[in-house]
Amino acid sequence: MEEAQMVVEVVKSKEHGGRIRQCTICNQRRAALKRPKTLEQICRECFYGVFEEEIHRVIVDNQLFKPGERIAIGASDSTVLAYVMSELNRHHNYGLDLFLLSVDEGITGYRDDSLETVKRNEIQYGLPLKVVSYKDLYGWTMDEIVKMIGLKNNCTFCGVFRRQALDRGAALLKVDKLVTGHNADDIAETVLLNILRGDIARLSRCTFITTGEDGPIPRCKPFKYTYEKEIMQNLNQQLRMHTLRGWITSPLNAFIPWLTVKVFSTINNAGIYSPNAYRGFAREFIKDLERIRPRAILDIIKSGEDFRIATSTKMPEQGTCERCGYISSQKWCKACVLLEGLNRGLPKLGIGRSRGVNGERNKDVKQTGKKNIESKQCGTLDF
Ligand SMILES: Nc1ncnc2c1ncn2[C@@H]1O[C@H](COP(=O)(O)OP(=O)(O)OP(=O)(O)O)[C@@H](O)[C@H]1O
Repeated sequence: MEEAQMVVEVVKSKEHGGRIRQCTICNQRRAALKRPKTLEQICRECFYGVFEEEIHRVIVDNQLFKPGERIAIGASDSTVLAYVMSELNRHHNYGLDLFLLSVDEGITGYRDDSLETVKRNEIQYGLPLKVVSYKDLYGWTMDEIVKMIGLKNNCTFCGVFRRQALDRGAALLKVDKLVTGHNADDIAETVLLNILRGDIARLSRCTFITTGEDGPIPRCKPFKYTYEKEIMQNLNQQLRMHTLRGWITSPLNAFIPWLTVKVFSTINNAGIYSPNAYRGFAREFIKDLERIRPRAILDIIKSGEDFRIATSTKMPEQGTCERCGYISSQKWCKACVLLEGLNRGLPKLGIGRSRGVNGERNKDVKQTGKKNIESKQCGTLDF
């Protein structure tokens, strides 16, 4: 709840002996909020300007796109990524063909609400929408999976299936790249988790702004340096605009389902169905650090970026799944192993240390007694 209440601290208009604080950017309007990232006190107009401008700079500096490319936007609960991508594409003439791509995990009362939002975005931003569902791709909804496996471990299914579903949807759309709304908080959290778990392979790649360049469809994260609190502030503004335009009857109508998901996932520490305590601790720790030092999130990302793997460390070799052809460092990809378990009524197959199709228990511990660096799962540690 704190995130929702403290989106961006509103600056009291009269401070220090009744003087009105001016926006430190335009020096004309009254400051209305304090940027979580820099603590600058600025007006709303300048906030929306710098918010988009910073993302534009990240896109340009990292050469994320080329004119003429087809780009799928991974669209889940929040509309900010779709909005920012379509605005920047228009304002800065990126020349991109944008599409919305949504994965329906089959979670009653959650995804059906957010799919409504995505369908609204299709109309508002004039972007074609493709929805792919777990049911169609795998024959199982998350509701059905949870019924079989329970609440424990289901984040493994959700994360692995979603990742592959996004790739499959992107392939159906024949796009060149997929963008996701992973933000600075997500990345800092993942850096920390990978350090805590000693997952060198993932640690080395989790800060990349583009991943999967050697695979079928590269993924980019234009919000890599954007704070979650600022994304939420932007979402608030969009909902106000949508209400003014009559697209929704009240910001609350759209905000409440989204907030419910956020609160639910905060309680569950990672996702609506996922009691992933480890990620929750990392999240809380980062929030504490941010309170003391607002730049902490960016500093953790920087540490992850500067991390170098010793050349003597053995890294997993990427191949393809013998069953479905998806990228995999094992005989079968994780999704096929999990699916095999579900279909055989052995849902724990492929989870943790149970013996899987790939003989994972054997491979978990090498002859040296050291853990295989690819073997540990904790929700989504890859982007
Ligand atoms: N069901 C989905 N369909 C399409 N894209 C998804 C889906 N779930 C996640 N993504 C993509 O992955 C990104 C990060 O997902 P994550 O679950 O961490 O956050 P989220 O709370 O669902 O996302 P957001 O609040 O940005 O919408 C999302 O911003 C989105 O781009």
